[in-house]
Amino acid sequence: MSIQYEEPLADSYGVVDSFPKDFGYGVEEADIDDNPAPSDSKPRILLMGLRRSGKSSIQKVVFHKMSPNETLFLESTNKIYKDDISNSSFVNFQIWDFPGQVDFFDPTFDYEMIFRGTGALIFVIDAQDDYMEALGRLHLTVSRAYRVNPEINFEVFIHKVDGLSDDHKIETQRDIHQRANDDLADASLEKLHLSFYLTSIYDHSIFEAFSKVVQKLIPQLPTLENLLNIFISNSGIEKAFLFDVVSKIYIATDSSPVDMQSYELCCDMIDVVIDVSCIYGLKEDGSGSAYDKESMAIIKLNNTTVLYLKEVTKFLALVCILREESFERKGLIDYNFHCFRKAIHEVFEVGISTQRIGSLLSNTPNMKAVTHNGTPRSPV
Ligand SMILES: Nc1nc2c(ncn2[C@@H]2O[C@H](COP(=O)(O)OP(=O)(O)OP(=O)(O)O)[C@@H](O)[C@H]2O)c(=O)[nH]1
Repeated sequence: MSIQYEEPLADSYGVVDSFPKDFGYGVEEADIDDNPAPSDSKPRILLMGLRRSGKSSIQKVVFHKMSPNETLFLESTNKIYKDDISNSSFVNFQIWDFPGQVDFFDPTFDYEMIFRGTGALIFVIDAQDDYMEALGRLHLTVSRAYRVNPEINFEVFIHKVDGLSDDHKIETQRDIHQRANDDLADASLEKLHLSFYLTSIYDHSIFEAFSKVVQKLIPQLPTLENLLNIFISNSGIEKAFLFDVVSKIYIATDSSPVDMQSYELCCDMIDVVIDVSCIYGLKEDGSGSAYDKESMAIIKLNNTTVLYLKEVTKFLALVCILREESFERKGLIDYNFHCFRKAIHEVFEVGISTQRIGSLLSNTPNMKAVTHNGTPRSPV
């Protein structure tokens, strides 16, 4: 495996054990009152579930770089914690981590106000425990939330599956799916759709599941997918992910199916790039940025696959998987990437003034097109 890396190397080896302070989401966790301020207008993701099901661990591992083993020492949450995840107009939401024992009948808990501004409700079920009580709680929670706001995306994380065998995982998922939907049918709530994910903080499944939850909250998703499709088909690339570098959730990918292995490879590449950059790329006094406009990396694997990472915005990176022979046309890929990057920046601006979205879609970037055998064809 060879790594080409274009970050300037620091003249001495400053050891940095993780991201520099300015790289990452502010660990600004605010205690909030039960009633949110009306100005809280960002899409909200609620993390709910029984005590010790793993809610805080998920939030810490995905958004605050906590290592899974450290979550063993997390204390039980006894208030609602609000965590602002904002780095761009695409990844911009709040996560509210609820204590396990939320009481809907407590008059000081204004659940109507909370559910009204909610984009997604993640209900975490501990798959290593008896889940009957959790299923009852799931039903109570989603049926209440649905009555207040039917637009919420209901996501069920069947969590801690690292402790289960493959057969047991499938069987647990089938059983939980069946029981939860039966309960909804009994309450005439067939229209309430639950999505199920098997997750664990000990592998990439939690990042993949969170990626899918977040993508549903990005209104520009079809535009991003469209741009990725155009980019890969004109550049001979097999798969491309648009990553949020800090959390390693992918906010969009092209429309070919995602296989877990490719996703893991791309996540690992981001880790390598950021780690190398943190150790060798920062100045002696720790100043500088671990990820900036110059950030790019090429990793050639021993199976003729190439991984190619390039900066798109301050927090987003494009990570592509392609064959060695396609990489011979690197000039073309770079030109197309330049167009893609420009388009993403335009979509960003459009995110601020949404009216321009329509005109942008009809004004797709003029990438140089090439067939897979390398013959140029008319531009798109
Ligand atoms: N095996 C395994 N353990 C996990 C996983 N996720 C969390 N845990 C463990 O579950 C325990 C409880 O995790 P927390 O994140 O504190 O649970 P919580 O739902 O926030 O708990 P409350 O704050 O009491 O509501 C911790 O010891 C974690 O290490 C996982 O994916 N697999």
